[in-house]
Amino acid sequence: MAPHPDPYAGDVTHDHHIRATEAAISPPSAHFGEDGARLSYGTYLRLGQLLDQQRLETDAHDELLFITIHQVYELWFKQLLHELEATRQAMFDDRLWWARHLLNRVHEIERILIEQVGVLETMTPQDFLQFRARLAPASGFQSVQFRELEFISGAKDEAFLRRFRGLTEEESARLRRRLEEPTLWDAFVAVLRAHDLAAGSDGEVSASLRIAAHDRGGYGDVWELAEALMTHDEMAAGWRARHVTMVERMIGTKTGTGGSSGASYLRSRLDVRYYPLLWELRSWL
Ligand code: HEM
Ligand SMILES: N[C@@H](CC(=O)c1ccccc1NC=O)C(=O)O
Repeated sequence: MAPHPDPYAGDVTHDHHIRATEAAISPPSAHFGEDGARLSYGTYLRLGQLLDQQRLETDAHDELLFITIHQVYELWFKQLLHELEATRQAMFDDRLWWARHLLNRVHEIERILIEQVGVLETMTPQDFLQFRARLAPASGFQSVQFRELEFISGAKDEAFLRRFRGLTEEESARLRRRLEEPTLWDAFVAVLRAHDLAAGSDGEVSASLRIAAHDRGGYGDVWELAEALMTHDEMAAGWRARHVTMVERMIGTKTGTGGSSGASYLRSRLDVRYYPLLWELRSWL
């Protein structure tokens, strides 16, 4: 007798095509992997826990979408932090192909983060208002991982640490650590030095960038890396712009649940750039 009865087994048929289809959808009969950790799809991915984390505050239909979207963002934020930490290390180790490879992945994830806004925009403002009041004072402003991404990318701002309300000890320790750590820009400056390009001041860095830009035969790797950082910066700017137009569509000029002026606060953040010297370079090429 087979040790595991086949749950997909149906009536016996002699039709070749149907049997071929059944074979295609039957679970593998070999015991591949079963002697290991005895994982299944659900236990490996911890779906019991994951799918139990959507707790609605109201019975508004769209609240599930709102929670799901934010949880998906936070999962991608976690992945981005993982990739950016490794990118930073790759730059310090002068493994530029690996840094570029990881940044390509970062860009693709960021593309999804921007596109995902459209899914939330299928919610109408009046449907959002059915549960919006219950969210205050919670707000995306309190996303620790979002701020970690800004800090590691290069836009460190200690003021956020003070303006955060309701941070756990662990969360504020994480943010403080990010403020102390080198940024991707620090790692890029180390790359310039490793390639014998002067990088002692902003002026020297700018001059070195021009040298790399005009000698791609000699500095192709450095130039491509600078471009990949530029794309990361541009994607972040793209997300901020997409977020604020969604906010205007949803709540107009209302103040935010986080206590800010709302869209006008967000508009004041649109000029944030991680790598201003890379943007400036364009004017001098
Ligand atoms: C109905 C949809 C949304 C509305 C109306 C909205 C509104 C706002 C507002 C008004 C702020 C300013 C802070 C405040 O006073 O609350 C804010 C900040 C923020 N939101 Fe959203 N938001 C929405 C969806 C999202 C989503 C899906 C995310 C993804 C994680 C997100 C992430 C953030 C972040 C990170 C900030 C802080 C931005 C910064 O300080 O530069 N928001 N949002
Ligand atoms: N700040 C938004 C509410 C909001 O979007 C939100 C609320 C709780 C958790 C995350 C949120 N997303 C982004 O701010 C508002 O003022 O309508």
